[in-house]
Amino acid sequence: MRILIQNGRVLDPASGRNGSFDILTEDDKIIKVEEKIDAEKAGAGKVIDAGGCFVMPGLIDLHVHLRDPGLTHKETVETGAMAAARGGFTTIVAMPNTKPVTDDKQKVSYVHNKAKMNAPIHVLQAGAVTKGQEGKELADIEGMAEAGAPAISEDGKSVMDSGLYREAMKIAARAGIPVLAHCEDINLVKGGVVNADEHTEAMGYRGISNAVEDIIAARDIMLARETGVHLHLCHCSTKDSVRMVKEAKEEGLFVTAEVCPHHFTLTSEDIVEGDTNFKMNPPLRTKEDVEALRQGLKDDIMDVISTDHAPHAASEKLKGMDAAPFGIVGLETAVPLTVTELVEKGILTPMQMAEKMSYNPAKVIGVDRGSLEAGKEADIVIINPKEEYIIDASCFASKGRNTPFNGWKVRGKVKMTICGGRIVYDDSKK
Ligand SMILES: NC(=O)N[C@@H](CC(=O)O)C(=O)O
Ligand SMILES: [Zn+2]
Ligand SMILES: [Zn+2]
Repeated sequence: MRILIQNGRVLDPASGRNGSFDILTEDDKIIKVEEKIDAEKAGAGKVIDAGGCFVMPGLIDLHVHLRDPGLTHKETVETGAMAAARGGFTTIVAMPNTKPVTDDKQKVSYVHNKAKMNAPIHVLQAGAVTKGQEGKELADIEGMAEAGAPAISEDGKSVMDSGLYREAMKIAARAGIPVLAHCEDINLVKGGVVNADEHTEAMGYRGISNAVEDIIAARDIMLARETGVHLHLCHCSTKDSVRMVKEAKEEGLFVTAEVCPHHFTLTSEDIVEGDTNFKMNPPLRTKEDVEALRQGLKDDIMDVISTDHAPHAASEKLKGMDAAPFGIVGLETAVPLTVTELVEKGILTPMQMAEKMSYNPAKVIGVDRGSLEAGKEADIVIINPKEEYIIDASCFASKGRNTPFNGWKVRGKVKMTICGGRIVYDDSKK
């Protein structure tokens, strides 16, 4: 089966193509990219008109919580993957804070096998750093890497024992996989639920200061220097995280970093009192931090936009600001928030969007994706950057509806997601 995508604006960081091109796929591969491809001569079984749309390599999300196994009332491999396809993603990396924790090769394979059977897109399972994420004993990092884990991560917490973490980094470096670092000094959190500032204090909430993140980010960069591991900082939220990543890169360290849409869109001033859809970890910070994150993305200090898709059941989120779990869903709002907040405002070029949502994340985990060149896997997303619509959480494919963006008027609609040459999401067929 051949699919021809015509008239779109191709944005392909790998080749530098940025303009009107047609793309022809056959089975699971891209076979031709040219200025004009004739549908009949090409033998196309399906012709897609992408006029007015961005055509990018399928998006890659390095930070997703699928909750499978053990927390499948929140999400499953299948529902999370469907949400990803609907959001324009063709590859996602699942975090290991499942129940039980994904900390050995059998558990990594469980998710990979389930995804191969039932998921419309590629799902890669990251392995935990320590057994049970207890921070005491290292997990079988080598074994998990052999089973195809693209990275290790203790996401949800930091490994507070620096000696143990350094050992993990050495093993990851040998195995050739990155460490995805959640930076949080738990001893400084002290029951905090939102950013520590005067706004949140006025609402009577306990705060999480920037130092909670910055101290561990600094430590992890020092350990990356010592071990040579590829350190990738997750969900950066502070201005000093951006500064430290900049300095690490200037020094030539193997450090990359990601920013989530909620962190470049909202500040703690946007928090609606009592609405736990504004509670996530790290928390929404100040205007100064948001400005630094945006500038860091613009200047290519920050490499990746990831979602930290963290679905929770409505009943759990109703427990009030103190007791509700941290986290919001993100797979189905990442594209419109990136288009509306960054591309439309001239902070990122469309090409930078393709870099940060596909090309760069592919490089972080070392997969041969994120490219629209002939011969590559036919993972493609078509986005209409001008289409305006209202975010409606009740339409999400995810089981999670916990988003502060419900009802927002946005621009940038995912029109079609193609994975391995198959149409896995078509906005015209709802
Ligand atoms: N981000 C969150 O607020 N929550 C995540 C954990 C994490 O990413 O640290 C979760 O698993 O729910
Ligand atoms: Zn985290
Ligand atoms: Zn996370």
